[in-house]
Amino acid sequence: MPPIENRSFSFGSLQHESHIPPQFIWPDHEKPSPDPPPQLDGGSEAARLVDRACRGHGFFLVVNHGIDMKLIEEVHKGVDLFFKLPLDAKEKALRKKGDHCGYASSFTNRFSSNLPWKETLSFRYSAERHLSNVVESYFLDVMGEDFDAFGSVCQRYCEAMNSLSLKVMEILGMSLGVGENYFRDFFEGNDSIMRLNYYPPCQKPDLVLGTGPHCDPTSLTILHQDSVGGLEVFVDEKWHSIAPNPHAFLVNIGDTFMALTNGIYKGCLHRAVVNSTSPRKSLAFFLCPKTDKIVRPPKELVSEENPRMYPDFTWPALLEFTQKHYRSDMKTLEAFVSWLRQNA
Ligand SMILES: C=C1C[C@]23C[C@H]1CC[C@H]2[C@]1(C)CCC[C@@](C)(C(=O)O)[C@H]1[C@@H]3C(=O)O
Ligand SMILES: O=C(O)CCC(=O)C(=O)O
Ligand SMILES: [Fe+2]
Repeated sequence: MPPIENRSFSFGSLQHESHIPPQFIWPDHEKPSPDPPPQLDGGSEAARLVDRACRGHGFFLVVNHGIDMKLIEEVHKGVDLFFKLPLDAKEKALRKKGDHCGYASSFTNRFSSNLPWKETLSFRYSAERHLSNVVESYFLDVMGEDFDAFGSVCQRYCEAMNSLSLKVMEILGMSLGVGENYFRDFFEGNDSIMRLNYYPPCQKPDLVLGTGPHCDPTSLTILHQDSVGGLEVFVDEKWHSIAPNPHAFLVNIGDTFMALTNGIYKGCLHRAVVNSTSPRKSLAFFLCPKTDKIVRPPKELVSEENPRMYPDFTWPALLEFTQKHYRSDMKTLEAFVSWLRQNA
C-alpha cells in the first residue's frame, strides 16, 4: 500500500477536510451505507426475550448490569463473617415468632419437618427517602458497632438492587405492553426484603434440601449466588441447575407479580441443593410493593379471554399468610386465594 501523502496530517485537521485522502477510502462493498441501518434497540430486544421467559417459566439472567463487583464481593465476605460467628452471637439477631426478619436456622425454626439445610439472615429494605438508613440501622441496633461497616455495605447493596429491580420493571412493563413506567411507578418506594442465605455442607446431600421447592411469594427476586452452585429451576417438567456466574444476577418472578400480571407471567418454581464439601452462599433481594398498594392487574391485562384470576390483595396480607398460616411452596398463591375467599 502506498504511504500516506507526504504532508503531515492529523484528525484535528482532517475532520474539516472535504477531500478525503484515498488511503482512507474503503472499497464499495464495505462502505457504510448513506442511509443509516435500522437501530438495534437493546430495550425492545431485551423485552422480547424477557417476555418469552416470563410467559414460559418466570426466570432469566441479567448480565452487564453495571453493579460494582467489589460491592458484591464485600457482601459475600460479610456473609462469611456473620455465619461463622458462634451461635450465641448470631442469635442477637434471632428472628421472632411470626416475623420474617432476623437470623433463623433449622434449629430456631418454626417448622418441624422437611427442614431446610440452611441458616438465613433477613432484613427490611425501604426505598422511601425517610427510611434511607433502615438496613444500616438494623445492623447497628441488633448486632452492635462491630457490624456497622457490614450494615452500610448491605445498605448500598440493597440500593443497587432497588435500582436494578426498577430497571427490570421498565423492561417488564414494555414486554407486557403497559409502558415502561407502569410497574416502575408501582414499585417506587417499595418495602422489600433482603435475605442472606448460608448453606453448610452436608455429609448426605442427596437426602436434604437447602431450600425446598417453592415460588417466591414476593414480586421479583434478584439473586446472586457464589461460585459453589446449588440453585435449581423447574422448567419443562424437570430440574435444571443454574451454573454459578459471579457476573450474573438471576431474576425470577414471584407470586405477587404473577397476580399483578393477571397470571400472564409465571412464578418460577425453584429450590437450592447442598453438597458435601463446600458451604454455599446466596444473596436474595425480594422486591415487594409498598404496604398500602393494592395488587391488581392493569386493565390492559384483563379481557374476556383472560378474565381476572386473583382477587385484590395487599402484600402485607400475603406476607402474614406465609408467616402465620402457610409455609411457602409451589402452591402459595392458590392457597392464599382460597384462604382469602374463606375469610371474606
Ligand atoms: C417473604 C418470604 C418468605 C420466605 C422468605 C421471603 C421470600 C421467600 C420465602 C421462602 C424462602 C420460600 C421457601 C420456604 C421458606 C419458609 C424458607 O425456606 O425460608 C420461605 C421464607 C419464609 O417464609 O421465611
Ligand atoms: O439459595 C438459592 O440459590 C435460592 C434461595 C431462594 O430461593 C430463596 O431464598 O428464596
Ligand atoms: Fe426463592
